[in-house]
Parts: sequence; structure tokens; C-alpha cells
Amino acid sequence: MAKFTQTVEVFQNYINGEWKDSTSGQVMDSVNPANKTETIGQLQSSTTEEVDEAIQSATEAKIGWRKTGAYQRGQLLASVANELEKNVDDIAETLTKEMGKTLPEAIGETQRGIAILRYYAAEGMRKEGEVIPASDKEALMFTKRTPLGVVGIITPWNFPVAIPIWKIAPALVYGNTVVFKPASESAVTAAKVVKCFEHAGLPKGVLNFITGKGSIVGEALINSKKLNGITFTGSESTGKRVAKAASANGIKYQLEMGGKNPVIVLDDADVQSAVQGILSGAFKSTGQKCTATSRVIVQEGIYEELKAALLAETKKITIGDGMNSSIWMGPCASESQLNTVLEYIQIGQEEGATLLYGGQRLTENEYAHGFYVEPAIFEQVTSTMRIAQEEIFGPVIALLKVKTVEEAIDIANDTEFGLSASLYTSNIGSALSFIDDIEAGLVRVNSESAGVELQAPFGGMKASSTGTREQGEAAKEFYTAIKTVLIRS
Ligand SMILES: NC(=O)C1=CN([C@@H]2O[C@H](COP(=O)(O)OP(=O)(O)OC[C@H]3O[C@@H](n4cnc5c(N)ncnc54)[C@H](OP(=O)(O)O)[C@@H]3O)[C@@H](O)[C@H]2O)C=CC1
Ligand SMILES: O=C(O)CCC(=O)C(=O)O
Repeated sequence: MAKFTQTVEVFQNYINGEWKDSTSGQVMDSVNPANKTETIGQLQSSTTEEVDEAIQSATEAKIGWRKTGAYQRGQLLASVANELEKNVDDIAETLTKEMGKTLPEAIGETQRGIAILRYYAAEGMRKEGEVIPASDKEALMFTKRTPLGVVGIITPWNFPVAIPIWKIAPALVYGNTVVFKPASESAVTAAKVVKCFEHAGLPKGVLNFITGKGSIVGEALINSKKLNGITFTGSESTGKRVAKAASANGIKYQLEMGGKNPVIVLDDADVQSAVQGILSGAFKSTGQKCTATSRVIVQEGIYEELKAALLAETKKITIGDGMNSSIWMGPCASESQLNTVLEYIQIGQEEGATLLYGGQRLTENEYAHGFYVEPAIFEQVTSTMRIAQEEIFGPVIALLKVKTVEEAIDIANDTEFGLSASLYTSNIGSALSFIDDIEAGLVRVNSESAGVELQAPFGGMKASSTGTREQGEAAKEFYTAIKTVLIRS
């Protein structure tokens, strides 16, 4: 019988306008979390010298790109959007196969990428400064935005299309050149996104793409003295390394890290609407969003009703390969992510919380080769427990019962994180208190904790971010510096 051999595509680095193999001669496999026997592609295991080469290429391109002008840079982003639109199906399928989220979610994310590109394409036509009255009436005084120069971009695996684009698009339109290092676990999808920039005709050196281990390629990038700025989304521990290196090198940095996002449900809430928001916020993308719901804080009068409705709906969730249209929740993105989730489910039980539902690893039949876990709901959780304090990044909810809205907000604020928070109520007074008192960068009323609008500022408080904001017009604050100009004739 003839042996079947799987052909695996190899993806290269993109440096100075050329796709190149790494001189290491080594590649890394990217596997399908729904079926670990399937390799989605191979990526270059790059060296620190290649990081220097990518930075050098971006440095050589920076003056030409700045002088290209904002309008023309925006037009190029519009062309990238068109390229991405032509490739939606392939990129979304790759995303699902590489990272595990369901195909409708992957299509939604890719379409979000197109919309982000179009938003920043239009930025190329918006004002880049303001005229301010000078004390000298003969003088003209105005501000003018100027790019930082070369920006390093390090992204996570959970949004391999949207996050790179919401960093690369504003970086480019405001005139910076880029060295982009994606997460290894979703770098095939990222490579396909970079090809859209290439096919749109981006000048060489403006966007450089380099893959390899975070501990080698990521470290070399964050420690480079030649960058002018660095933006990072991922874990708190890596974020702290980025901050330390950037401070030591005196460069501007921006970090988006974890969350422990609460949803508060008050006695006067619409239970069905709250349950739908909790399900979507906690379990879509298998809970692997920094904005995912992980704590559900419920007022005692509605607790039993909400718990029963939540359990009933959670039991209906279909788990499996995200390419299958009947599936609502895919696998965890990697074996290590699955192990983290299982570990926290164990920790929750050891801490004395009651596992009400789920939390079992699935290994039989169609689950045999994937990283599957059932959604888990805990109750009898107290705020000091690790499952109520630490980011799990998986489909796990902790239910906490409270007496009053004040107690609910105190518990919601009782973590080191402050990314997103949501309240379900029909009382405008409670909503207004929540908006004022909650420590979170994204504040939602009668709406789920996850979900980000590309035209609005995105970012957290406390340990969730550096306080800077991404997306919308807010991105301009990170990717540019202001020159204040005064002219006298
Ligand atoms: N959006 C968010 O807020 C995210 C939060 N997380 C949280 O982080 C946890 C761990 O996920 P993980 O993927 O390990 O997150 P990491 O922070 O390790 O990865 C994020 C990015 O940083 C890179 N990286 C890793 N180590 C270094 C380093 N020393 N210097 C520079 N860059 C580095 C990674 O590269 P490589 O992939 O090659 O290691 C990846 O591109 C999750 O369980 C979750 O809690 C994770 C992802 C997204
Ligand atoms: O909720 C979203 O759409 C974005 C979440 C996010 O930025 C993240 O998980 O890193």
C-alpha cells in the first residue's frame, strides 16, 4: 500500500521586501489544536542576527516612509484591506485550524481586520495637528504629529488577525516602519496577513516579519537599542520584561495584558439577557480573550434563577472542531493552555469551591487528538481564591453571591486587573454608580464583557495595561510624538 505523506507548507521571514529562510536552517511546526496530528505549516526558527537585520531594514526604510505622506500611506492600507477581503476564506480557515476558534468567529475576526485597515486608511486624510494662538500675534503656532520611527510589535495567539492589524495599521499610517514578531502558535495565519501587505505594494523594509521563539526572537527585539517604540499584547510576565527593557533603552512602550473580568447581575436584571451575555463573554473563543468573563457576581435575590438558567444554557454548548458548523466552542489553542485550564479547575476544587458543572478533559472518539475541555462553572467561590484572582484564559466561570450593588462593585474591583467589567440591571442609578466606581478600562452595561469596537479606545487599568489606549483615534497617542512649531516671518 502506498504511504500517504502530508505536504506541509513552509513560511519564511519577510525582511526588506523579501521572503527568506532563516540561516538557522531550523523550522517550528504549527499544529491544529483540534487535531494535533495535523501540521498547519512550518515557520522559521530565526536567530538574533536576523532580528537585527529586520530592524536594520526598518531603519533604512523609515525616512522614505515618513516622507511618503499620510494620504498615500492611507491609500496603501486601503489596498491591504482589499487584499485581505480577497483572502477572507483562506485566512479565516487557517485561523480556525491553527488556533481553534470556530469558523464564524474566525471570519468575524478577519472581517474586523478589514474594517480596522479601512478605518486607519481614512486616518491618512484626517488632521495631524492643531493651530494654537501664540502670545506673539505675529507668530503662527501649531502642533504637528511625527512618527516614532521603528516600532517593534509582539502579538499573542488568541487574535492572530485582529491584534496584529490593530497595531500594524496605525503604526504604518502615522508613518512608522515595523518589525513584527507574531506568537509562534498562530504564526501561519500572521504570515498570510503579512502577504496581504506585500501584495498591496508596501515599499520594501516598511513591514518586516520575523518568526521564532519568544525567548530568542522576542527577547532580541525587546532588548534592541535601535527601536523607537514597542507595543505588546500577551501575558503579564512577558509584559513586565518588555517594560523593563524599554525603560532601560529609553523607548516608548505600550502593554496590553490580562484581565479577570467581572459581570455583575443585580436583582432587577433581565436574566435571559444576562445569561446570553455571560455565555458569549465567558465561553466564545473557549474563554481565551483578555476581555473574557471569568467572575459572575450575582445579587442574592436572583442568584438561584440565574444559576439555573446559566447551567441549562451551558449544557447545550456543542464542543468540537471549529471547522464543523454545528460546533459552538472549539478546543483550547494549545496543550499548554489546556493544561493551565485543567490545573485551575483542580486548584478551584482544592480551594473549596464547588464545581457545579463541566471542567472535564474530553479525550474519546472525535476528541482523541485535540485539546478539548468542557466549560466549567464553579460556585461557593470567595474573592480571595486563586480562581477568583488569577487569569485562567479558558472556559471557566466563578459564581460569587452578594447582598448589595456596593458589595458587588467592591468584589469586582478586588483584583490586580482592570480591563473590562459589565453590569446587568434595569436601574439607571445602579448603572451610574457602576460606571463611576468600577476600576476597568472597558465598562459595559447590559452587554457582555468581551467585544471591542475598533473606532473606540481599548485598554485597561491597573495591571491590565500601561494605561495607554489602542485602536480608534487613541492609537495616535502611542504611535506619534508631537512637535510644537512656532513660525515668525
Ligand atoms: N490578549 C491577552 O491579554 C493575552 C494574554 N495571555 C495570557 O498569557 C498566558 C500565557 O500565554 P503565552 O502565549 O505564553 O503568552 P506570552 O506573553 O508568552 O506570549 C505573547 C507573545 O510574547 C512572545 N514572547 C514570549 N516570551 C517572550 C520574551 N521573553 N520576550 C519577548 N517576547 C516574548 C510570544 O512569543 P512565542 O509565541 O514565540 O512564545 C508571543 O508572541 C495565557 O494563559 C494568558 O493568561 C496570552 C495571550 C494573550
Ligand atoms: O474582546 C475582544 O474582541 C478583544 C480581546 C483582546 O484584545 C484580547 O483578548 O487580547
